[in-house]
Amino acid sequence: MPNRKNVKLPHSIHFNSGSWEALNTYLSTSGFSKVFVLTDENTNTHCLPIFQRNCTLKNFEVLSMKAGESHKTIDSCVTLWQQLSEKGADRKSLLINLGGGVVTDLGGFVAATFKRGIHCIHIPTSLLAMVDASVGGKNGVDLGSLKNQIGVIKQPDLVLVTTEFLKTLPEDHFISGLAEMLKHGLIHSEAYWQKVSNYDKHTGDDLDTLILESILIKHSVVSADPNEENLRKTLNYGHTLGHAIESYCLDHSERRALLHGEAIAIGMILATFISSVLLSFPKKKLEEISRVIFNYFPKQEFNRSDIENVIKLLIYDKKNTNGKVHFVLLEAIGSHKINCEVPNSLIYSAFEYYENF
Ligand SMILES: O=C(O)C(=O)C[C@@H](O)[C@H](O)[C@H](O)COP(=O)(O)O
Repeated sequence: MPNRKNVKLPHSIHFNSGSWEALNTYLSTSGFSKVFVLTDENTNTHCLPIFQRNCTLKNFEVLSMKAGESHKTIDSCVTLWQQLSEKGADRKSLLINLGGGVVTDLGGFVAATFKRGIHCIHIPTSLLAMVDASVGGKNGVDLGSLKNQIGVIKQPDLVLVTTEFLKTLPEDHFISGLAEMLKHGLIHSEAYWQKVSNYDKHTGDDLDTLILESILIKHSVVSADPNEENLRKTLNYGHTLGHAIESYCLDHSERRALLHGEAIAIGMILATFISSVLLSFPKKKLEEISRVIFNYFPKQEFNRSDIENVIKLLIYDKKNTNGKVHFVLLEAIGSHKINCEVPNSLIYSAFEYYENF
């Protein structure tokens, strides 16, 4: 793994102090023909007022979409493309995505495709969007319940991370974001894993530093491999089964739709168990990781038929080639192996481990 210790944020990512100034300077010097701000129903109420207070430009148009993963669809894009068209957006227009991962993923895709691409800025308002979704230029929508099947990789002009928005975030969404930070620990280093797993949500101490460090980890991976040819696959740790579980729950109305981080948390326990069998990932560490994750994410129930159906969904994973499902696994914390094949019998054993922990 490359040494990522002294990586600095690129000019396009701004963190806390300086974010609003960067936005205002960019807006006043770029000569955009029109500026649009995309919100969802939650960020429209809770985050737009903060944006309005800090943005010196006043004549922007607000677009809004319904909140939640079930609206991350091409239909929502069609509505937004139509609105942009009716409101006279052209190639010198800017779309500012003010929201969590659904808004930044979908808004990034709408901007990347409208008139073959207009400018776009992400202002992530959820923890998950700050540390993960807004960094790296992956954007897109789901195909039915299948996650992120349609999209492009295109970097936004700017990413402005302002942790003040976290005060507007419900607790379960905050915890969901922690899953991706824990993942950064697992793929990056024991030191960062320890820091995130010892985070005290009651005091909130050091949260900003942990967020910044997560962004740096993600940015360093993405800049080494922007198009996910090899190293970037490590950011998908826990996502092979995690995405399948998320899709399965989205598709079955009798089950609660899981937040992305909740599904990835399960996927990480399963992937770490599989790593312990196939790559001798230390058993003691597996137990520690499971304990930390269960501390935030209560156990979900899966019967044999649920697992069978989750396994069927693995064929849609975007890391697959030639019909083979490829997992990211770990030899140790911070030491990963991509393109691993895993027999179904081991996936059943992983669910058994999850159930009995
Ligand atoms: O940025 C990446 O690369 C990641 O894989 C980060 C993931 O945490 C994130 O959920 C991403 O959107 C998943 O990508 P996908 O290609 O598996 O849809």
